[in-house]
Amino acid sequence: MPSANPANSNGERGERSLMPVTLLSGFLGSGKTTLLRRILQGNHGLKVSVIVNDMAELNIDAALISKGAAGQLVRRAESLVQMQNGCICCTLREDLLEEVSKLARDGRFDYCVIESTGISEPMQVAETFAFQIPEAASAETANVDKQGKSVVLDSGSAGKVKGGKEARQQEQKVGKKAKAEELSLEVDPKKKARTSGSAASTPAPGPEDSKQGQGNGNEAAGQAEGAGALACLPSGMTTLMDVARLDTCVTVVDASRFFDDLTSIEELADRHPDEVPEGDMRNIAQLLVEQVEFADVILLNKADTVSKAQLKDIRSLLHRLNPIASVHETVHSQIPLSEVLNTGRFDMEKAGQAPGWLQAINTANAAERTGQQAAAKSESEEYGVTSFVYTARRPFHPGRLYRKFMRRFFLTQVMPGEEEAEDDSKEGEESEEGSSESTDSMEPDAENGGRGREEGEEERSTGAERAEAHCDRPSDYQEARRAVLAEAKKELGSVMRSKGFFWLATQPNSVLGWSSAGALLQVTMEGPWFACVPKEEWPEDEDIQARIKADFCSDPEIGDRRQELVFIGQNLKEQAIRKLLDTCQATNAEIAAAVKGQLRDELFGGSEEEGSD
Ligand SMILES: Nc1nc2c(ncn2[C@@H]2O[C@H](COP(=O)(O)OP(=O)(O)OP(=O)(O)O)[C@@H](O)[C@H]2O)c(=O)[nH]1
Repeated sequence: MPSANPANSNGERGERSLMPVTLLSGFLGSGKTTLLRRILQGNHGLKVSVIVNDMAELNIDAALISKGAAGQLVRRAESLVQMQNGCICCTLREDLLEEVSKLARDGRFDYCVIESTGISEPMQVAETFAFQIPEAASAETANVDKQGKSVVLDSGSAGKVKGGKEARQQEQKVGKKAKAEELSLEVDPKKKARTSGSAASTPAPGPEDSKQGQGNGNEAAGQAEGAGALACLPSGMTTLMDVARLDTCVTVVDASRFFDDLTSIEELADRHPDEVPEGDMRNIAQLLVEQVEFADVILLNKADTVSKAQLKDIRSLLHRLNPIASVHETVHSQIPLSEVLNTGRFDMEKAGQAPGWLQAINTANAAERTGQQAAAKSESEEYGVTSFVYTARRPFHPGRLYRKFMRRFFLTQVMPGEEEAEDDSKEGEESEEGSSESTDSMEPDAENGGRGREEGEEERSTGAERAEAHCDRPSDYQEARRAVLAEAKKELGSVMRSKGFFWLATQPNSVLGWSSAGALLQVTMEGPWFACVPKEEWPEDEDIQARIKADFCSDPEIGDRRQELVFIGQNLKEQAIRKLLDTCQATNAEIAAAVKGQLRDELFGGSEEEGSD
């Protein structure tokens, strides 16, 4: 076991004095507590402090903690600090700001391990470490959400506490109205991943990106509201990184549940009604993918519960989802502790670049520019797990994209509510070419799919939605899921993950986000294309400007507008997917109709808001 506080790549701020931290993430029952027990009882010579959500579950007798590991257990319910004002989308872990800084300053511990609840996103923890809170900020303005129960620290602040998806929905509204300079903040590496992580791929930052409002002169407005959290940090300290460093993000994956979870259409709240905050509409599949994509180390645990062939399949997919992470097959989380403690593996910059979809885009773009051939067959390809990038410089026709492609998934749009299109017949009148194909064959066969949502929710499902009324029992869920997956598999292969952004004829100014995990596809309205942003409002950084320019094509009318979608999956029918998407491209007549506002938008409803071309 290496000594604590090794020098690593996290910066030059004298890490030796910083308390290293390992974060354990993973679904409920995946094996996190089992690993934690190993750490506490391990013979590694470190004094480890542990922050857990539920001490009872640890079920460990203090006497069993090895002498060398003698440490402290801290039970602390996860609580969120919701940033208000210019950075409302930031949600920090207030409990960690407080506990980690306390433990680090205490000085008695060599190491800290945080066991997150199964519904946590590791990225939130990393952001909590990185977040810079201005000293001058008042401690009066943060609201805190403790496990979804709103606790308003500031009696004068009327801001409603929102968590998870609800906060993200609000981001969408804000994002749409955000000014270009707000959208073009150069921020932490995660933002780079979303906006400029690709050396060649730089869609104008959307609301998700404004979430990362850290790291430059524009940050103060967004951060001032984190001041409530600052109250728990000592004077002069403005970030957790002053006293601690995130060393390793470990995600424990339950092999026996992996494919079921990845293809689940359940929301977290369906499975864990008591633990998920009200209004949190995240779903199982997306959280699983996020936990995998953000990890430095993945434990493919419960390896004893699946066959060798299944293990290889999962391992291959994990590798595609996150090529940077080290993956270990484990039984009862048995792993040399040096693989999870003091590894020095976490690096904010690298974490932002880790997702396989992002690497696929980078590789494809680099290959296109340099004319290089694709790399040799990787190990995962041998197990049928592949990825490819679809690109195009012509907008999609919303109706065709929806009917021909998106309805292979359970589709969710995140945007302010609007009327749902009802009459598909108009389509035929508008379309000059693509409409000649029979739409019948493109209807989802799984008509019992989809599920009802609460009235007034901004998120709406449209994929396979027609049988919502029949879908109120779990057995129907399973039936619906099976049917949709089977149909999609027949047409597309097993698309396990897809991600990127797209361009619709009816939304010429907006970067539209695309993210699927298993059977669920979510589309979001992000910020403007840079083609719509005056040059003087572009980020000042020359590297970023160069990347933006590289995304422009020779046609100034198009600018950086494009389709850029990564597909990751097993036995993918790449040619079929490409062909299907090609047929979704709008014809010249349809583009002209869209410009006149005569093309109905089944996806985002109506024409764009003010400022449209
Ligand atoms: N068969 C098998 N069972 C395992 C393995 N690892 C853990 N378990 C069992 O799975 C159950 C859940 O393990 P935990 O370590 O409590 O999982 P957790 O991730 O901490 O779960 P939460 O605390 O609920 O989030 C326990 O009964 C473990 O004994 C494994 O590799 N194989």
